[in-house]
Amino acid sequence: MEQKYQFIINPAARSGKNLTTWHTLQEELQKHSVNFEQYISKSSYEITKWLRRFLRDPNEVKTQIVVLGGDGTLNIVINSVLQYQPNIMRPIAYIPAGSGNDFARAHGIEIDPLASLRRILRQTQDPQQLPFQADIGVYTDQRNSQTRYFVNNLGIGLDATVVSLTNHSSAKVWLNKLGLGTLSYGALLMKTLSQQDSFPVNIKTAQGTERIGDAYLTTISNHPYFGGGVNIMPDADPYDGKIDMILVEKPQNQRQFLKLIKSVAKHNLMNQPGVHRYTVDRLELETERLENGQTDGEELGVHTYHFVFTTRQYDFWL
Ligand SMILES: Nc1ncnc2c1ncn2[C@@H]1O[C@H](COP(=O)(O)OP(=O)(O)OP(=O)(O)O)[C@@H](O)[C@H]1O
Repeated sequence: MEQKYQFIINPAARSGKNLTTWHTLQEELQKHSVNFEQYISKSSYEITKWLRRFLRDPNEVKTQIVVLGGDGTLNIVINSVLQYQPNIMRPIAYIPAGSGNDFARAHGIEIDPLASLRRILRQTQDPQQLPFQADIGVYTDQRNSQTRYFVNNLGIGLDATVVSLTNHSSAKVWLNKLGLGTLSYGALLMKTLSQQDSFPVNIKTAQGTERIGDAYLTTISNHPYFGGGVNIMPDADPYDGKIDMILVEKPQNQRQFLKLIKSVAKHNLMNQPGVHRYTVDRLELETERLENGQTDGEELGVHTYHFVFTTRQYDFWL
């Protein structure tokens, strides 16, 4: 039977440039008489609502979902699919078209939507091809037992403050114009330095329990990249079934801060004093003070957090 495709397009991705990309892909699909439908989202909440109906439709069981957007859009789709069909593995095809594109970078996919589309059509129409399996992060809130997922990372502290600052300013638009992901822009980091406080974190792994009094940046991740291309954990493996975390204590002065930034550029942040690095099967993390949180570039809000992190595999066409 002819394969049908359902495209989910976030028009807001890449500061609103994603619809132009979609028009190019649409022409390609029409040229090759591909059986497809489009859903252009109105908000992230609407994507979840729309997917709920779509996943219940018996006529769409074999339809291939294709996501066209950034890391945030992929996050929303995976969370919705796993919320409504937790026991079914429904492979997701993903065409990266965001501003940061850390998921694509971690899996070595070039940002060329037309090339991605052609590859996905080829793969999904070849019965010999199997989807690509990658780790996604799983986190369960210990206060309400709710489980959610991330494709890149979850951060508490500095990176989340940067996400919040950029989302609430015009910075994201001009950073995109310059072709820069949020955290790759040093000036914004320097501005955040003055606003980000340090905070205590309790960590529990199979190796024991630890309390770090002055955490500054806490990022739990599947792979090396965050913030739109910053290679913060070069040794994190997105296929090892383990969860990675880096915790950086607050630098005492600007000189120390600049030294840390330099070490990121040299890919040896984890060897600096005051930097803690974990690669484990399970990690429990609790904070006591109100802090910004982010996951895959989406704000979690300002809260105290108590999460248990693990990973699971998910099937992708990339
Ligand atoms: N119509 C819409 N549909 C879906 N999401 C929308 C819409 N309008 C605004 N958004 C917002 O778009 C953001 C998701 O964008 P996404 O992360 O996919 O792109 P990006 O930020 O350009 O890329 P990246 O995360 O890779 O940097 C969410 O914050 C979501 O709230």
